[in-house]
Amino acid sequence: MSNQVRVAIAGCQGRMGKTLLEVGHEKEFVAIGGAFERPDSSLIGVDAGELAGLGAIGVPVTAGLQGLEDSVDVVIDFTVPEATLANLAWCREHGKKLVIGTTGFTPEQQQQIDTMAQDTAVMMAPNMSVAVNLMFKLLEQAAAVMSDHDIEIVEAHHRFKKDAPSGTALKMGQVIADTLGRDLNECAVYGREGITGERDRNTIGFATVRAGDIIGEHTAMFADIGERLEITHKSSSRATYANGAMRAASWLMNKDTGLYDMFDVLGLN
Ligand SMILES: NC(=O)C1=CN([C@@H]2O[C@H](COP(=O)(O)OP(=O)(O)OC[C@H]3O[C@@H](n4cnc5c(N)ncnc54)[C@H](OP(=O)(O)O)[C@@H]3O)[C@@H](O)[C@H]2O)C=CC1
Ligand SMILES: O=C(O)C1=N[C@H](C(=O)O)C[C@H](O)C1
Repeated sequence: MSNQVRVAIAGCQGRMGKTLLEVGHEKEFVAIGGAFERPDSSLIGVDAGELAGLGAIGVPVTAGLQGLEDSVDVVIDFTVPEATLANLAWCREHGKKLVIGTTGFTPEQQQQIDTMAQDTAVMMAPNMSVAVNLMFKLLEQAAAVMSDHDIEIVEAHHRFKKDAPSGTALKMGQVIADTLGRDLNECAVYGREGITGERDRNTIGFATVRAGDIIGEHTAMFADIGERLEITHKSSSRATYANGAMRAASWLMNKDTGLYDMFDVLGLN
């Protein structure tokens, strides 16, 4: 029996979709079993390898997941929340697993994912870079020691990004709030304007930059009078996210049901 995981790439013409095709094609433990786009895409029928600049790989872009039942084990989804939910419903119906990289879900949409993951295995993470997940651990340590510091999270991304703050920034805030025993819904401040008054020491501030082609930058600042600590991650390639997604797809092969994150995949729990 092959040790390869057969993946289908959702949104294969997107920024992450093309990177996933490139990275998946390079990995011996991965076989690209499918690649799909919206049904009205002009790319339906085009070879997915040609789309990603790899040359032909014999995998045509399809109008959704229908027809891929026999050629795929795991669907990898970096699209938009509505498409992710539809793909998860298909995975549940057909006994397939799902890697979710998409961000920007509402609490209600997250609840639907939690429910559907009771019937199939799902790995969901707002950032699949190994270094970013290590950063989440460093933030736990920093927050535990600097609990009375002013805590601010700053993120910067390309002009095309649809959601703000980024899923990674929100997770950074969640990790810090959990460590401090605060409720992020109550202590988060999303941007400031006008006569705001002095800073409330218990808040966690978020600031968002959208500009040009920035792939992804995140900083958590722990500031006091006289010094501040900044923990920063900067992405210079989307391949780091795709590497994490492929690792997660392979890891999911040993799971039947449940919702997992990158800490589970990396053994950081
Ligand atoms: N977890 C992580 O490590 C990372 C997460 N992300 C997240 O991934 C998501 C995608 O980012 P990015 O690649 O930059 O976005 P893009 O807009 O470049 O790509 C999204 C793709 O999904 C397609 N799509 C939308 N709806 C459907 C559908 N119903 N069926 C099939 N395809 C569909 C889009 O097509 P169309 O253009 O026609 O709408 C597009 O090609 C975002 O939420 C982003 O935050 C990004 C990087 C890393
Ligand atoms: O949209 C992006 O590009 C990215 N989105 C993710 C997020 O919202 O955190 C991860 C990464 O920062 C790139």
